[in-house]
Amino acid sequence: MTTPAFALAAYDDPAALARALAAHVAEALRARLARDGAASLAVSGGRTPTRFFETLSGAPLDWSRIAVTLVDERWVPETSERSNAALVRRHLLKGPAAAARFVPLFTGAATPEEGLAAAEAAVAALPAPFAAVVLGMGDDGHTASFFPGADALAAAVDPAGTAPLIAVRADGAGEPRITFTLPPLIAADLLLLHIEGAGKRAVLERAAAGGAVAEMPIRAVLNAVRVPLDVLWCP
Ligand SMILES: O=C(O)[C@H](O)[C@@H](O)[C@H](O)[C@H](O)COP(=O)(O)O
Repeated sequence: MTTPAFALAAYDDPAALARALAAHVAEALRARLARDGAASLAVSGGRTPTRFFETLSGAPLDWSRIAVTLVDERWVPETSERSNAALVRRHLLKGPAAAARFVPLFTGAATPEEGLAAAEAAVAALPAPFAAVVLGMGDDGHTASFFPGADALAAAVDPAGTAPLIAVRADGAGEPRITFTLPPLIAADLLLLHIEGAGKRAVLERAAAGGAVAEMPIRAVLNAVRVPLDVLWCP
């Protein structure tokens, strides 16, 4: 029997999903804090995570010993509505979680290529591996900034790659982006995919049925994890 590519936990609604996701992430952070005294978390941007952020922000953790960063970022300043950093500041870094150290990926340089070295220096100080990584997925099968047709896709999803971050440009991505590469993401103690809606579930099932990574880059994650990828979903 072949191992299924993912294990899907279905929740009744977004609030129930957000509570479960926040509980899993808090547990992973707590375990690393107990072991190492410090922990890091990488979260995705986009529209889906807002409720999860709000729920996690209230978790009773020693946030002063937790570093938060992004799985990927659109190359825009935090004044932009498209900024994932602004989303995290607004919805996650509040209440108890306001004490966390936030490590944004956007550096203010004109392009992600020019900002890459500074961003890499910033993330090099994060406790590694991540205690938890929460991925999202687009309707085109992208995750992080692993977009179909992206110029740097092959390097970004190379399981043997050594760079933690890479600059990415793709037609479907809007602005240029910076993204963690596959290896540091899948090295996390806890790796979860958060998707909502029947459409995204169908996209994931199509991806898991097999085919080219270049067409649906979420396949790079499904192929690389040793155990089925844990997916939290609600209609
Ligand atoms: O910056 C981003 O866009 C993300 O980090 C990206 O990978 C996201 O997780 C998916 O695009 C899903 O986005 P939605 O939640 O908006 O559908």
